Amino acid sequence: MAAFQMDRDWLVFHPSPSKPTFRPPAGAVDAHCHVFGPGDVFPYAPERKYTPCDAPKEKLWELRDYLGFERNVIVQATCHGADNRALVDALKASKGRARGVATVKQDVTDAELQALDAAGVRGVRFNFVKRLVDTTPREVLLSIAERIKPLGWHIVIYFEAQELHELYDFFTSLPTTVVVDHMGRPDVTKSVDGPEFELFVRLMRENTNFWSKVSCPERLSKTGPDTYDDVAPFARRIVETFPDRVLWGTDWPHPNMRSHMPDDGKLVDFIPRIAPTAELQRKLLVDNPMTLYWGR
Ligand SMILES: O=C(O)/C=C(\CC(=O)C(=O)O)C(=O)O
Repeated sequence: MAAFQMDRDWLVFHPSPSKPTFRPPAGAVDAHCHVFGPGDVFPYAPERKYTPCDAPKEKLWELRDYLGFERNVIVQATCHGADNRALVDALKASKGRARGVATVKQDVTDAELQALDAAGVRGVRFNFVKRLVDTTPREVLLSIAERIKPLGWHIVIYFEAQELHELYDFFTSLPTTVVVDHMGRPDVTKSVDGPEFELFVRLMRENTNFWSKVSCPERLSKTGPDTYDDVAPFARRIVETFPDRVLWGTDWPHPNMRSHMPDDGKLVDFIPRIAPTAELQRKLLVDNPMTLYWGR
């Protein structure tokens, strides 16, 4: 019997996504995706809040090739805690075609950070989503930030829009480039020009070290699946206003989706709706992620 059973209500990634009509430009990067396990080899963390289905690196490479991408940025998910072994294994197996974002604890050693860097890690993730993690004190996060700064790494932050007021000053005190997951998870039933999203736009406008992933329409949409009409104006506004500081990713294998499992081909077909010109598409999919993750 397998060492881990996925949660009973877990939705498994799409078994046969459609072939996208949109063809990503040469060298395109899927800059937000995960590998899970396999649990028998890389056990899930004892402190995890969910147990996923295995989503091993070989499946990720298959999807990358099928969708027309060349590279991946693999982001450590909370189900693996600060045990980055599955991530590092995937990075090493990728032959330079994947970079990583790790999770580390305060007691991480310099040698461990160096080893992560050598494997292709270029950032750490701080997660503020309460259903996913227990709270880490801010002084601990700041001490990690100071440790990773000399490596030239950045910090990826994941939070929900209603938390931004409270976290704003902490975020702007971070001493590195900061990448926001999924546009800070806006409530897309509110106006794209309303005060909530305006605060996020202000964060990006006034802090030029901030970048945003314009990913996850499937998580944010209330009208989905597949067309995600309600998310498009939010993502398009961010792409058009900050074309040099945006990234895009599939979020495969779509952990904790409850409403539906997205068709990854349809997610790729969403790209021209949020980045309507070839220039915006090239920045979003090639130039920006290459600068941030393959710049050295
Ligand atoms: O994959 C994502 O980006 C979103 C997640 C999972 C996650 O971030 C994690 O477990 O670390 C979510 O909203 O449940």
